[in-house]
Amino acid sequence: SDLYRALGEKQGIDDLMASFVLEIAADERVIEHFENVDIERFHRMISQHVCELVGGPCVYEGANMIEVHTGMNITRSEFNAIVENLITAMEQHQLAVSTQNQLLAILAEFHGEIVGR
Ligand code: HEM
Repeated sequence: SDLYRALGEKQGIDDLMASFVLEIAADERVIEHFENVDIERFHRMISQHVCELVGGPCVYEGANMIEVHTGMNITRSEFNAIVENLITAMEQHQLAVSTQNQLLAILAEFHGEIVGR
């Protein structure tokens, strides 16, 4: 897809998600949720998921979004903090604003599967 190409394909997405993970790890608003997380797996899974969601050739092999986030009691403001972390990462990678907005729109749809569970 055009969005997959605009993100730099598999390598671009892996690199973008690495920056995203670093932003999360430095964010005291959300870090408590990630204290016992296998960050290497999280990076691999989020990259694979994004690659599939944007129309790339990947197949997401991770857990269902509702199941994995249930019991975390993720708030709207924590969700928004994660979105901010992604925007920061996308800015670092100098992605066009239209590309950023397309990815944000796709991820925003997961709000209901993640917040308040
Ligand atoms: C658009 C929003 C989000 C997406 C697309 C997303 C996606 C994912 C994916 C793909 C995984 C990996 C699942 C696996 O390992 O099989 C995951 C795990 C996780 N997510 Fe999210 N997530 C989102 C928002 C959030 C938010 C807002 C938080 C907390 C503030 C959060 C906390 C976690 C944690 C802690 C894990 C690791 C669970 C574990 O390994 O035990 N996520 N998420």
